Amino acid sequence: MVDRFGLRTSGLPTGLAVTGVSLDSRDVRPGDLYVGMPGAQRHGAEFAGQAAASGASAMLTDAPGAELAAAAAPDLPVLVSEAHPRTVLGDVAAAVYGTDGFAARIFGVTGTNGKTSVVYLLAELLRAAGITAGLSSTAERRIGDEVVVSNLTSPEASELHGLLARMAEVGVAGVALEVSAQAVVRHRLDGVHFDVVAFNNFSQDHLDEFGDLETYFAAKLALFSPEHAERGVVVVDSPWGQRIARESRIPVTRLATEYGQDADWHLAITRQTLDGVSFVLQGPEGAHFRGSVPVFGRFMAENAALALIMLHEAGIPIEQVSRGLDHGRIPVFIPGRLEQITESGSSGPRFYVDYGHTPGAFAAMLDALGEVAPGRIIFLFGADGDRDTTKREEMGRIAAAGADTVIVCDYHPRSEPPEAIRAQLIAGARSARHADVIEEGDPRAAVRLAISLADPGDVILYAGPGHEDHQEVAGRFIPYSARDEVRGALREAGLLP
Ligand SMILES: CC(=O)N[C@H]1[C@@H](OP(=O)(O)OP(=O)(O)OC[C@H]2O[C@@H](n3ccc(=O)[nH]c3=O)[C@H](O)[C@@H]2O)O[C@H](CO)[C@@H](O)[C@@H]1O[C@H](C)C(=O)N[C@@H](C)C(=O)N[C@H](CCC(=O)O)C(=O)O
Ligand SMILES: Nc1ncnc2c1ncn2[C@@H]1O[C@H](COP(=O)(O)OP(=O)(O)OP(=O)(O)O)[C@@H](O)[C@H]1O
Repeated sequence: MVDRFGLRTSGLPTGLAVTGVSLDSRDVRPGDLYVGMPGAQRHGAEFAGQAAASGASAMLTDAPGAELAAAAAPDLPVLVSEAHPRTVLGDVAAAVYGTDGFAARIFGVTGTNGKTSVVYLLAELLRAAGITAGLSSTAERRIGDEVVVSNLTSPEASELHGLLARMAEVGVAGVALEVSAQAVVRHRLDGVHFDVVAFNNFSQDHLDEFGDLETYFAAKLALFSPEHAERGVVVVDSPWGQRIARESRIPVTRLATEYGQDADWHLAITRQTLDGVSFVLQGPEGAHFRGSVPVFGRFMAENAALALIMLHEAGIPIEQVSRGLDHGRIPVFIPGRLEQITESGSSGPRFYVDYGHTPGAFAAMLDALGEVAPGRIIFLFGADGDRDTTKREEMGRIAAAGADTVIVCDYHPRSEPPEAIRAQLIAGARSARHADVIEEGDPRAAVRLAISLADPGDVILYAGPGHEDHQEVAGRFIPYSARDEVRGALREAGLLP
């Protein structure tokens, strides 16, 4: 490994065995290679002593890290990378876990909104095609039927290769991975070669991290290169998608949902209700799919079409997928994404919990609801503290333009004063002059308020918390599950058994 990855060593015993790779001293298991990574807050090598005490067999770090380790854990063998350790971590982890020989088809999904949804649809379609699936998303990771909790959207390379190794053990033959822009620029995908990558849409997010849209976009575009992937699928409805198709360095196939748009595949919506969307997808050489997804919104049909084309491009024909489905119905459940908490047949209002937290997601959901909601739309939301602050007014404006009533509550204020975040959302909402705008900081009270305002036929949409199980307030993680809270409040109101 030392020669292969151009590392320097100090005190490396011959025949050293490494059985795993860990980036966090608190997670080290006996036999692991601990990676002492320079971070934004600390240098990981400061924790070499803890890693050694937990049984690390060696540490990989940079030159300053080697000096720190000499003081913290003088007996721990050290491998030194001249470049940032991130640049070798993926390939090192692939070698340690043996994932460089993993024969599964690997799919990667990037874009601003809908990545998790496409990943779940891919896994469902792989199952329909008779292929054991694994997935990694913001909501959770799945190794066949086993569910693992997610922290990051795209795991660090050490965790990713560990995950792939476990997938290989249980016979996973198709893997769907959500790819964040942060993962691309931080080398979290290194050592993985995608069979097919996809781009669905692009809009404002993460400007706290990337500074401007162009830099954020460049991170997404970088996935469409031979270093990362064989081929790509791109939704070309927007100028951003058209740019990916033009500037991609790998062959791409194009999907359009707009009538008359130049593309290889075309999607047409045939029916929409609150219970789902039906569609027809047509591609080259007579490729054809007619089916439905049990979640409302044109964009869900688009997500499903993208997943179908990705499989098709990987040599899993649409006919093979269709054979495993009942009349084209894709029975997908996406945790915390437009998840209905009420029961479909009931006569009261409907309540949905969602993870959308960008202006683009708000617009897509509210446009979709506007087409299918029988009654009024009550929209409940907040915004992240310590993250892209420039999107807040736009979120408020879009919410109030698309809903009849908006209730602004707290999400993850983090270190910011919650009332200041709310004030920005409310300023945006008031500028739209369409909806009634109500401020109720406490999310538990806001949920109950929304239910009290709703009549049968109305739809309440609570955007932000999705599948999450906590609120982050001033450095503390406070247990809070919106799904459980809503369930409890609906029971109190006699709207759920
Ligand atoms: C900005 C960012 O990406 N930060 C990541 C970075 O943190 P950092 O540089 O601050 O790390 P640090 O605290 O200085 O620690 C340095 C090193 O010491 C290690 N350490 C630290 C303390 C200790 O006791 N022991 C120990 O070993 C840490 O594991 C780390 O390797 O390295 C950490 C370890 O891998 C990551 O967990 C952390 O992600 C944080 C949690 C994060 O929020 N990342 C976000 C921005 C992110 O990546 N988001 C994307 C997209 C989400 C979306 O689409 O909405 C994602 O893919 O999740
Ligand atoms: N194709 C789409 N276009 C626009 N909005 C979408 C699309 N698909 C889903 N959404 C909206 O965005 C919300 C978040 O979806 P999802 O979690 O799948 O996105 P994501 O890209 O994984 O987000 P994140 O990166 O924050 O995890 C959905 O619940 C829905 O409101």
